[in-house]
Amino acid sequence: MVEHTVFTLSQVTQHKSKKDCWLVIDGRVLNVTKFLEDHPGGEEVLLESAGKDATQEFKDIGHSNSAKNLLLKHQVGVLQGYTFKNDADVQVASTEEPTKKEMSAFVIKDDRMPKYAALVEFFVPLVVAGSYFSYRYLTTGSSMV
Ligand code: HEM
Repeated sequence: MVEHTVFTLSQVTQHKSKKDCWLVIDGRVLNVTKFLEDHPGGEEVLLESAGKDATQEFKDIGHSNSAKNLLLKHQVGVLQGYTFKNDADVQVASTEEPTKKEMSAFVIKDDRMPKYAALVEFFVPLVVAGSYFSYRYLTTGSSMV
C-alpha cells in the first residue's frame, strides 16, 4: 500500500543523515535509509540528494523501469502542492506483461516444428538406407552374373 501522507519540503529536509535519509522523486517522498547500502549506484549519490528533491538527478541517470517501480517500495508520502499522478503511471512502465505475451507467442510458433521435424527425421534416414541397400543388392547381383 503506497503512503499518501503529505509532507512539506522543509519537513523532508530534516531527514538528511545516513541513519535517516529521505528524498523526493516525482513528488513522492521516499525514505531510502534502508536502501542506502543496496543502491546499485552507491550510497554516496543518495546521501548527496538527502533531504532534497532529486527528481532531476534520478532522471539524468536514466534509471530502468525496475528502478522506477522500486520507488513505490520506499514511498512514505507525497510532497505538498504536487498534483499527484496515479500510481499506475509507475506500474505501466513494468516490462513483465509484454514479456509474458512474447513468450506465449514464441511457444505457439515453436510447437509446430517438432511434429514436422519428427516426420522428416524418421523418413529421410529410411529412404537413404533403402536406397543404399537397393543399390547394394542390384550391384552385387549384377557383378555375380
Ligand atoms: C529511491 C530512489 C532510487 C532507486 C530505487 C534507485 C535504483 C537504482 C537501480 C535499481 C539502479 C541499477 C540500474 C538501473 O536499474 O537503473 C541504480 C543505479 C544508479 N543510480 Fe539509482 N536509484 C535511486 C535514486 C538515485 C538517485 C537520487 C541518484 C542520483 C542522485 C541515483 C544514481 C544512480 C547511479 C549513479 C546509478 C549507477 C548507474 C550506472 O552504473 O550506470 N539513484 N539506481
